[in-house]
Amino acid sequence: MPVTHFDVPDKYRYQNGFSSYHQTEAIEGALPVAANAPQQNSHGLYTEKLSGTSFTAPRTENQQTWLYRILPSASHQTFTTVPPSSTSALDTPTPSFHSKFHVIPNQLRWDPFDLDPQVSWIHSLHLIGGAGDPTMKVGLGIFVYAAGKSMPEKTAFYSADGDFLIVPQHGTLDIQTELGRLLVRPNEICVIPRGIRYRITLHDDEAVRGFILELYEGHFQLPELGPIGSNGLANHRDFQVPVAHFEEDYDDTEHTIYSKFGGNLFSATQNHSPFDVVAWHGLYYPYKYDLGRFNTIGSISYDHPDPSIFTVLTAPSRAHGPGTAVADFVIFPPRWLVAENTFRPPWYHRNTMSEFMSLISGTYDAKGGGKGGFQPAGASLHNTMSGHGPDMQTFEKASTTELKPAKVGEGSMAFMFESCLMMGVTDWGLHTCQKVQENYNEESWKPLKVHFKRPKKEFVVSNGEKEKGVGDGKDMSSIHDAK
Ligand SMILES: O=C(O)Cc1cc(O)ccc1O
Ligand SMILES: [Fe+2]
Repeated sequence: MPVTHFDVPDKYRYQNGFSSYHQTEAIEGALPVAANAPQQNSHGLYTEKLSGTSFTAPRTENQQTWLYRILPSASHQTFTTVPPSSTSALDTPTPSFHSKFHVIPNQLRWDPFDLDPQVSWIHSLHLIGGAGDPTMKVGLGIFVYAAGKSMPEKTAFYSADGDFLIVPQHGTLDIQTELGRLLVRPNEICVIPRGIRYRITLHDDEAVRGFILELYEGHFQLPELGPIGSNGLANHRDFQVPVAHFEEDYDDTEHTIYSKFGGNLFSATQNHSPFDVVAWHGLYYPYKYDLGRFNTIGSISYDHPDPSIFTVLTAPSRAHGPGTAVADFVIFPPRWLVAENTFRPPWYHRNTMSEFMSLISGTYDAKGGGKGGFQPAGASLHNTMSGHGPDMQTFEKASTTELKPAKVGEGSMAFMFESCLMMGVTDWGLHTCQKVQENYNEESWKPLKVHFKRPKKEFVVSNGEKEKGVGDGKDMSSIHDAK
């Protein structure tokens, strides 16, 4: 059920279209006509170009935006590092955005991450894991955020390290960006591309929590549709892009810009608001999408299809070749399962890709919820070639249940950050957060029963011959259970 059917306050106005060329002006006539950088702009605005790809990237991939603003973003004091234990304007210790990774094959599952009333956006970010290196523009980082305060007035944040794909799980994010305002609720997502400054306030003072995939290389695009045809999954027109909105604040008050740069936090002051863009046009902008608008496709005959049919956004890997993603954002929305003679939950599997999953709400059809299970605001990581699949109870039920058409996931939304890279886990993610479930594997898969039955008298072996008297029809499960 889409959330954006509900009233959207007038303050938030959007233009529609993924990867469309958009243009917007908060004052009529602020955009130059038939020029990007005229000698003088109307209304005395400065021109600034914001590039999200190299100048010479192919047209199909090129992303840049022209900004017409009161003062250019170059006008600021020196950036200095925010020391690790400082009590800055934000009044909490500086977060660490990078860390040594523990790269381990164990399946991991986390209890729900706590809300944190003490911190605002920047200090609420905890790197759980990832792969690669932002300074090399390779890989991705996965964060949880949990904040109980709005960012202080006259502060802004940007990441030079990558694009933030933000998945709210609790509470609504009110995001003022250089390019306009976005209201992003649970069951919606947004992407804030590298470099774009923003300030997050809590909507109705409610605490917020969710997950972030920071993409260090390239940008997200819609997946190919292949034989599905020209529509389906996430449709272009359902992506929403803010219209220009600016504030006039260029007296002597101090504004602080926080920069996530190479995994460290820096700050600089300036005497004008960064939110002074009166008009812009281009292809590089923040956007949001309501997951309730996803057009879910599935099997109407037999078998459980690959979850790639649930891909909302994908970021292709250059190094790993066609069809391979540094990051896929995949969702498991409510849907009808009708496949006949089929084990309907995910099969047991080991993948070359690694899978970080979480739940926004409800339950996930491959795993039990409840305490100690896979719960909203919790997470799991199934790394490269680490076996996983339904837990014992799910297997027993799904392999014996009557296969009537059934709606799964009503009121639920699970999602997956999938990557072709092996994912590491930070010290925070493995130890400090104290959310790792010690017995995840033991509880999920050790209880699996042996259902194997030896054939009774004779059976055909692979060369076509019959072998006699080997089997005794014994149900092997009793032997396994006795161990
Ligand atoms: O592991 C998971 O739960 C995610 C997943 C779902 C699915 O339907 C098929 C494969 C897969 O990895
Ligand atoms: Fe999986």
